[in-house]
This record gives sequence, C-alpha cells and structure tokens, in this order.
Amino acid sequence: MDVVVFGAGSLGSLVGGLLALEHRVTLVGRDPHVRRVREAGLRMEGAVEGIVRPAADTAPPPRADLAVVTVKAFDTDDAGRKLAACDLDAALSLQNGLGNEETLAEHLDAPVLAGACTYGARLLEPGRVECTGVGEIALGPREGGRSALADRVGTAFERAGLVTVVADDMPRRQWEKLAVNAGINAPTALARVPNGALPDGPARETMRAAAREVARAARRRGVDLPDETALASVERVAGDTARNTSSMRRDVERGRRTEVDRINGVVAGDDAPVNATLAALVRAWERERGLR
Ligand SMILES: NC(=O)C1=CN([C@@H]2O[C@H](COP(=O)(O)OP(=O)(O)OC[C@H]3O[C@@H](n4cnc5c(N)ncnc54)[C@H](OP(=O)(O)O)[C@@H]3O)[C@@H](O)[C@H]2O)C=CC1
Ligand SMILES: CC(C)(CO)C(=O)C(=O)O
Repeated sequence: MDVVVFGAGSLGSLVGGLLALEHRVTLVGRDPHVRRVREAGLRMEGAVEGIVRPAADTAPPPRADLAVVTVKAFDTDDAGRKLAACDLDAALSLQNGLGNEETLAEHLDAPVLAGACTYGARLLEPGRVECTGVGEIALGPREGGRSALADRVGTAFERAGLVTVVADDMPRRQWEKLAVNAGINAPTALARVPNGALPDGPARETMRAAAREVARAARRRGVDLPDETALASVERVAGDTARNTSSMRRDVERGRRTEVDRINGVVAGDDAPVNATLAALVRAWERERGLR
C-alpha cells in the first residue's frame, strides 16, 4: 500500500515508521525532522526498535492509497486543504478528540475512516521517535458499521505488525475515548499533576463529572455510552497511566496550544458545566499566551 502520513510528529512518525516495515510510506512533516529522515532514516526506540527509511517531505505526494492524519486537532483543517491536492482512495484520522473526520471530509473526495489509537509516542529529536507504549488502533467507518475499505486498511496495518481492531462501533469508541480525555487531560493540565493524581485525589469528582457529562452528550446524539462505562474507563485509564504526563499538560508546560476545543470544548455547550469550565480555563490560558 502507498501511505502518506500527514503530521510526522510523535504519533505520525511512530505509526509511519511501523507501516514502513511493510508498505511504501511518505512522512509529511517539518524540517529538520523530515531532512534527517531523508538523510539517515527514522530510528524507532523504546517498546519497538528498528531503523526504517520511509520517504519524507514537507508536502504530500500527488497520489497515495491512504492518508493517515496525525496532526494536532487545531491543524486538521489545514491538513485537509493540503491533502485535497493528493489523489487518495481513503483517509484515516488517528487524532484525539471529536470532529476531525468531519473536518477532513469537508476537503477530501475520498472516504474518511475514524480511528482511535492508544499507542504512545514521543519524538525525541529529529530522526528519532520513542514508542512509549504499545497500544491498539481501532478503525472503521466514521458512522459505524463495516466496510470493505476499513477491512483493507485494517489488514494493511496488521501486516505491518500494528495491533489493530477493525471496529463496527467507532462512534461509541470515540465518545468513550473523549470521556477519558475530557476527564483526565484538562484537569491534569490545569493542576500540573500526573494522571495518577486524579482517581484518589481532590480532583476525583471533577474527572468523574467531566466523563459523565460526555457520556450524557453522547447519548443525546444517539450513541449508547452509559455513565458507568465512561466512569469505569476514565478511572481505569487514569490508574493505568498513573505516571503519565497527559498530552494537554505537556502542551501547557511547553507553552503550546492544546486540543481542548476538540475535547472538553465539544460538549461545552451541551448543559455540561464542568466541561464548559475546564474548556474556558484552558482557553483563557491559551489566550493569555497569545496561542488563540
Ligand atoms: N503522541 C501520542 O502518543 C498520541 C497522540 N495522539 C493524537 O495524535 C495527534 C498528534 O499528536 P502528536 O503526534 O503527539 O503531536 P505532534 O505535535 O508531535 O505531531 C504533529 C506534527 O504535525 C506537524 N504538522 C502540523 N501541520 C503540518 C503541516 N501542514 N505540514 C507538515 N507538518 C505539519 C507538526 O509540526 P508543528 O508542531 O511544527 O506544527 C507536528 O510535528 C493528536 O491529535 C494527539 O492527541 C493519539 C494517541 C497517542
Ligand atoms: C490516555 C491519556 C490521558 C494518557 O495520558 C491521553 O490520551 C493523553 O494524554 O492525551
């Protein structure tokens, strides 16, 4: 398969590097990372190891079978515009948050699959990416159900050794992941604490209320996500990733814009006061820093 990975930062470099073990891959990212990959290959370290030599560029090629989108959520619109110039059979978002697939579909003629990824990745320096945890990639039609295209992409991912599930319930999976990210990311970013400080600490009820509000918003949209499932998920993930710095806390500590609009912001207008407050506080910080 010819795959273009748009957004070769942490996750894109890892997934693109793994796909390159089996497929023709082009990483689209920024210099100096792209230049380093072209010159010396991409080194994968940590939970997976190896050196691969995918193509690497700052713009997409004219044609690919599949585009895997791994930019931060606030760059999705720009990614869609740039990928519109590429003749594609399909696109797949592995981003966190909700609404990325819809944004891509506004620009692309090719069908856009939904994805949810629990692999962990960190770009160490140009040309070097660390796998901080082998997880799973769930993918499927963004409206749910099955499709031959999702099966084909799933088979291609599995052949490259990526742990992959082709799922017929992507909307439920994405909302459940949203509940987890809504409950963990903004509270840990605002309090500057590791994920494990939430389940037994003073912000426990904030975490649980944010996840519960997301479950309610999901059900209002016809997605079957019981409160108990969302609460069990957020508590399990916070425990399993107890020592993690959440991606939003990392963004805040580096003075970078966060994905709050596509996480807590998605339900902020939904009679969801805890998410509305979390989103407002993170946005206030972004505004003060001149990031929005
Ligand atoms: N890292 C992880 O472990 C996981 C991440 N995710 C999700 O995956 C997505 C990506 O996260 P992550 O990899 O950490 O983020 P990164 O910021 O590390 O990677 C995104 C990369 O895309 C680049 N980029 C953005 N726009 C363009 C463009 N127009 N042309 C070329 N390159 C571009 C960015 O460059 P620049 O910064 O210079 O703009 C950056 O290098 C997020 O939605 C995140 O929530 C999901 C699961 C795990
Ligand atoms: C699961 C969790 C909360 C792990 O840190 C995450 O996805 C993130 O930090 O964005």
